[in-house]
Amino acid sequence: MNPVIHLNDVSRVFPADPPVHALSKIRLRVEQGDYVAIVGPSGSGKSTLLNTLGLLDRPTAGSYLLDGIETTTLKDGARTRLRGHRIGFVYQSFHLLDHRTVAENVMLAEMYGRSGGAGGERARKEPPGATGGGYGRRGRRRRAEEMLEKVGMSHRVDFVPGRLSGGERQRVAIARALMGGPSLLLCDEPTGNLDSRNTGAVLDLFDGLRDQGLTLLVITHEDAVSARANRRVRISDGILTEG
Ligand SMILES: Nc1ncnc2c1ncn2[C@@H]1O[C@H](COP(=O)(O)OP(=O)(O)OP(=O)(O)O)[C@@H](O)[C@H]1O
Repeated sequence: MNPVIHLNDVSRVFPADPPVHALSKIRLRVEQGDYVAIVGPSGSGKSTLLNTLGLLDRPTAGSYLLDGIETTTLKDGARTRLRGHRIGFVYQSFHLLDHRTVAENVMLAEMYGRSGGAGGERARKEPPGATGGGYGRRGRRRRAEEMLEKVGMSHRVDFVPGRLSGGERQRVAIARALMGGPSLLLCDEPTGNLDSRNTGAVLDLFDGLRDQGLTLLVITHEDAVSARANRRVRISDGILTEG
């Protein structure tokens, strides 16, 4: 079976004077069901790596195979479709719409390229339905309810986010990220706004998703989060090391 992620000598240089080598010849293989914690100091390249893996940014050199598909040579439309079908995003600050119910927020995943919300500038600018959602409104509602059940939020479908705890909001954001049926969940400090009890609930949920075959990559500076991962990679000045 193909690895979910296969990076071979991936580099990302931002044009500046002098140029910024945000990622330098990264090699990484991630198998289905892996839970990889990404740690590293501020400015070390973690977000650049996550944006690259999420097809929100392109490497300047190297190869990135996602589920066996070479992504670096794909046109924008094909990358958007691939992202919509295979990748979910979870962020520290939930990105839920205050005036929409929980169910509506989850249903809105498709409006954001089925990528789980505000997945970067390019994802946000895509027109609704750009990824060929394929569900009617009733179907989307049913699917949203299924995803909310998965994350233990069935009892809150008609609440607005303002009435939920932080941990509940993050579980709703995770349900939204699952709408497109991704194989890979990319998370940027997913427990950064949560207390230890809510952090535990989100980590239990991650364990359950992993048991169902989902692959998780999580940027975190919290030991409680990286301790639950089966692999830990560290980035320092754009260079990745494992262990
Ligand atoms: N668009 C850009 N143009 C130029 N330099 C950039 C750009 N984006 C990021 N960088 C630089 O690339 C390096 C890596 O940035 P990145 O955001 O990936 O770090 P990070 O590890 O996620 O940091 P933090 O933990 O503070 O969020 C930094 O030195 C940053 O200043």
